[in-house]
Amino acid sequence: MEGESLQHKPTGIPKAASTRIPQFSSSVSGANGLHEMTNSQSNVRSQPMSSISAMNGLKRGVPTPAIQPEPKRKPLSEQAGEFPAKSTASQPTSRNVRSMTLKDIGRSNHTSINGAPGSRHTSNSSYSSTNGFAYSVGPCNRPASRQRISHNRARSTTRTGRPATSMGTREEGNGSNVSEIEEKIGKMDTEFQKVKEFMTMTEKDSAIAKEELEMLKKRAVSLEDQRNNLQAERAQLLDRLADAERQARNLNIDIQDQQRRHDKYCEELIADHQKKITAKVDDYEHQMDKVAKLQQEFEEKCGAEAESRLENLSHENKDLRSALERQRRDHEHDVHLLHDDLERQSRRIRDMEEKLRKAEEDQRALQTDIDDNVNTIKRLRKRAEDAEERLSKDQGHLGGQIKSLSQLLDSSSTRIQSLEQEHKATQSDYQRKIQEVEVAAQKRIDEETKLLRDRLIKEEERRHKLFEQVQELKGNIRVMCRIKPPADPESDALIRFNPRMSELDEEKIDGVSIPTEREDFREPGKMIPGKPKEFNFERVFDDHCTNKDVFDEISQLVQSVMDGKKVCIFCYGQTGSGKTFTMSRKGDGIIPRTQDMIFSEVDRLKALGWEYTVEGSYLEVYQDKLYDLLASRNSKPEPLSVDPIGEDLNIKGHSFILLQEERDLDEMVRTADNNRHTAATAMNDRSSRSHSILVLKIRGTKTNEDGEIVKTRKGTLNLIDLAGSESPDKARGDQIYKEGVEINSSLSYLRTVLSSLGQGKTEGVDFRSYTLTQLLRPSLGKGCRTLMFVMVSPLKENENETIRSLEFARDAQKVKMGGNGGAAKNRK
Ligand SMILES: Nc1ncnc2c1ncn2[C@@H]1O[C@H](COP(=O)(O)OP(=O)(O)OP(=O)(O)O)[C@@H](O)[C@H]1O
Repeated sequence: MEGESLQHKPTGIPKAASTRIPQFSSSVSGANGLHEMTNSQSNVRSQPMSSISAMNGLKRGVPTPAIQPEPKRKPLSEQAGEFPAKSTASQPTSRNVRSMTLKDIGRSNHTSINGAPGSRHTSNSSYSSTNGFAYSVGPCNRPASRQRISHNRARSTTRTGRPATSMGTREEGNGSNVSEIEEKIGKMDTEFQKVKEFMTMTEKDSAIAKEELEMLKKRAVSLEDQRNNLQAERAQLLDRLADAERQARNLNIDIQDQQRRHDKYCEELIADHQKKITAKVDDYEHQMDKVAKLQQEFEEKCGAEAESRLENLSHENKDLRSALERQRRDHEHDVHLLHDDLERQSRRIRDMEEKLRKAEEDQRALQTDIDDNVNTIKRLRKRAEDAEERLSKDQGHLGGQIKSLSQLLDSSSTRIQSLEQEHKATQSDYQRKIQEVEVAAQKRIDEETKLLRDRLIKEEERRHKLFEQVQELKGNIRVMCRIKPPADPESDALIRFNPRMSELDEEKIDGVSIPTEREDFREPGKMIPGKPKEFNFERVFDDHCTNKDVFDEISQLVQSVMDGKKVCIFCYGQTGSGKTFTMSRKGDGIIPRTQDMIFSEVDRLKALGWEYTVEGSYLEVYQDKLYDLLASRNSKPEPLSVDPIGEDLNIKGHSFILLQEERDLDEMVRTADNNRHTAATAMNDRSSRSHSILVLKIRGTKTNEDGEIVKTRKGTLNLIDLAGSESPDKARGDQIYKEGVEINSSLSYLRTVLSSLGQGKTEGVDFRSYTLTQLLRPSLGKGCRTLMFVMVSPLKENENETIRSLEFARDAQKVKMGGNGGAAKNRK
């Protein structure tokens, strides 16, 4: 036994205990594999053989080793260093263990846990043969437990001297075995937790490794791209280099060619010139010879003939010389030109040489670039290869993990798909339900809308009736007064209007009194207070009131036009008293406000099943003649005539304009204003001496669900700005006087007509005497509503005219029917 134990030298290094990774021994052989030695055993063995013999002797009855002085123990680390290399190689040391990667450890654990043949199996068999704990499964610190078991065994051997059998061990520790097992289970649990943690870490590592793999793949792709780009660049550079070389070669050949040609040309030229010069010189010499001969002959003959010939010859000679001189100069010039040419050619050659040099430099630079690029490509290729290598390594490492992760991913995808399908099904179910709810809600809304609409229609009808009653109570001819504010209240002398507050509404004025004076008959020239003149109307607008206040008061009349009534609103008063200001667009008066109201009413009533059409015309009565204010004023306008028959206003040869929206009406009013203004300028403020009438015909039809017309309404609204009512003044000229008389007549006839109507006459009232009344006939008949605004000036200087206007208004009001308030008070 001891011999065997000695063969299995323990490492002496606590194995698994030194690392957090569970370790399993792979070098335990058979049942004896558990015979690792305790420190004391080891110490015993490290003694010399004599000591061993002594120990052997102990078995034979020698005193117990306890009385033997124990040699001093070496520290474990030292002991570890003493073990033979074979032993440490067969079992991983803690250093070896640390140098393993986590993945490797994981793999080894994984294999062990799965019960693959290997270390675990061996361990298990070892355990089963020693302490019967064969069913131990899962990760656990087996070497530790094994150490402990060995230790127990060794201790029991030492203490009792009993042979160490497995049975013996079980018998000895029956009680402690349970706790030991529990302890083991506890440790196993701990180890299991550790392995679990380790698995979690491995999963994280796997995710990181996957990411790294992706990155490396991307990097490899980009490196590949770079390599391709560089290769393409290199190919381009090589092409360019080849081109440059070709060019340089061609240039060289060109230069050499040119040089050769030039040299030849120069040589030829020089030879040619040389030849010519030689010929000339020869010729010259020949001539000279001839001259000499002739000289000689002359001398010989000495005759006059000879003299003259000599002279001729000398002339010829001179000519020849000068010709020769010219030729020489020409030749010199040619030579000079040739030199220049030569110079130029040399310069060109130098340029070409320079270019060639540069081309060579470029070539060198290109070559350097190419070399650099080749090096870069090599470097990159190397890096790419390294990266590929790393990648393939990593791929190898990560393959397994990726596979399991892919499986997980697949199962997750399947789950997601099924969840999506569930979600879709739920969604369509929801949508169906929502649609059902929507349909039901819409149905209810439709029903309630119909109910509300019916109620609204009934309410509208009630309102219509009540409104009619109120209007009837107010009377058919109503009069309101407006006092214009003074332009300069500080310095203007003003009429003292004493207001009378309404009994029905204390914030409103419904009457004014104007103090009067009369001469004291006892003392002529002395003025004493007379009886104040009192005027009561439906409403008096003082100088603080605005056009809005005015319209608020009369808007119900406009409303009754929508209800099918014929309404006539006119402004009466002296020139400058504020008629146009109250009525027109300029002061944001009744006309623009009426426009707004009519078209918003058209929209409102549309919702109650009414369809309205609005037609309009803008007319002017000047000198008792009717004109269309919308007709162009470029040529003299033709007067129109009113058709005296029929309930509606019809003007011969004139048609009303269909106004589809408020903008059309606004446009029409603008045109009329412009035309009136043009006429006023051309004809000395004609606007003050003409009546302008805006006529709006408003037709409403109501249809039932079958499209049949069940109700119709025909309303007409006349908005009239009358001419100034002051007494004709002869001093202002014949024309103005004539116009004044005409205006007065038409206004007083209007009063007569109003008076007749007020007395309840419906027949026999003559409207035809004046164009104004003829025009207003359809709006002044039975059931029509008329509102007269009397505009007055606040200035003392206009007091008489103001009082006259107020009296006219009072008279008009006196004849009103069915009214109350003002008329009754005036009668008192
Ligand atoms: N309530 C008012 N507030 C402020 N200014 C007013 C008022 N009424 C009239 N005016 C001003 O008085 C001047 C004369 O008014 P407007 O032209 O309306 O008189 P009119 O009676 O129409 O005269 P005509 O008979 O000549 O047409 C205008 O400059 C106008 O702006």
